[in-house]
Amino acid sequence: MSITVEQVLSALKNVEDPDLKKDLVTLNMIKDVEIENRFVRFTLELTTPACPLKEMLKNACVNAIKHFVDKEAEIAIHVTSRVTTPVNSNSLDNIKNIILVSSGKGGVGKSTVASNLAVSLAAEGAKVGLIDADIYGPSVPTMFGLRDAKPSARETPDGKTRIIPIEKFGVKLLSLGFFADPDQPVPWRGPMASNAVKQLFNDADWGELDYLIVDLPPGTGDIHITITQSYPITGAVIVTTPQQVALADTRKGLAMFLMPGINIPVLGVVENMAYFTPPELPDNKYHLFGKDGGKLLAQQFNVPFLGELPIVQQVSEAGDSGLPAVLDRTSFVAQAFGAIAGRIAQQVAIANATLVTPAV
Ligand SMILES: Nc1ncnc2c1ncn2[C@@H]1O[C@H](COP(=O)(O)OP(=O)(O)OP(=O)(O)O)[C@@H](O)[C@H]1O
Repeated sequence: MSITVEQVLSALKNVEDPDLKKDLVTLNMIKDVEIENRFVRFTLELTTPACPLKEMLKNACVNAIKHFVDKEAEIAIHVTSRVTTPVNSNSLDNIKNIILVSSGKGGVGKSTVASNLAVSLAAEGAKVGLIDADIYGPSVPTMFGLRDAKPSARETPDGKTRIIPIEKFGVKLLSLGFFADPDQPVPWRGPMASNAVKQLFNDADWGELDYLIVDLPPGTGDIHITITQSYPITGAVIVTTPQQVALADTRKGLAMFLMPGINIPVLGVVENMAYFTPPELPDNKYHLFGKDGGKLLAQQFNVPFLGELPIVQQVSEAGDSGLPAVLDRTSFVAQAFGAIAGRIAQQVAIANATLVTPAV
């Protein structure tokens, strides 16, 4: 007897998304079920192309159909994704999620994390933009090999002239650094800097984006206030090193996002420069700046710990040469960045699910 669509859906009601805590059918993640005798085909629509649970969910679907319907069933699952968005109205209509990358202290690797996060998500198939809002030292032009780039402008169908972000490694980019001489310090005064940053959001032709990553200046200043008050932010990623001096500042930076007037979800903490492993002693880890500082900070604030990144010469060389480290996809460090990018995408989906009523 042929399997029916109802049997398949009823079996898949037993598969729960561990992050969203509901079954895949209720979450409307099962689409286009087709059946021919014992051959079952359907689409599994995930909340992000960078979903770290992809294989686990596919296996759980196969097991559920074999267990509840027919152990001889042949099952083909096509995986797609539709990145979710917060329900609050978005003044930047085509941008689904704005993710801030922040640090309490300078030099901890915030721009390195923001750049590699953007390239990792784009490599998974997401539509990604990156704004470098670091007025004190915009480093995205260097990290993407675009020190001399100058974005052009064009008229869009709404009759406005808009800046065209520069596209590299699958990421659409704009940096304050594109509009200043890299060798001249720019003495930004508060309102001037805030207006310049707002132009990068409002006056650019971003097109459709799943994720717009924003590399903030270190600390808690005017730019933070402007961005958090002007745009619907999905969440903030906090970058720190395990050093006590960095952690003290990071604590303040993290607490700012949680203040009642700001109230932005903290997607988690990334611990950068967590340890050093000499190439000739690959099993040794030297915790030069202390151990587990980022992890303990995440615990203290009850926010997710997104992972640790070692100190690797390849990362700083990659940053200087304009080729983000994740481009060498087989390297250990690319895998570490990729895992962190997956966890951030996962936290975005969770943050959005707490606001959205899922379609049933
Ligand atoms: N895991 C790492 N291993 C080795 N070098 C690293 C690592 N992370 C960052 N770096 C290097 O440390 C330096 C500072 O990094 P980055 O510019 O990303 O920090 P930042 O927090 O954005 O600094 P700023 O305060 O200037 O914005 C860069 O030269 C970068 O290449």
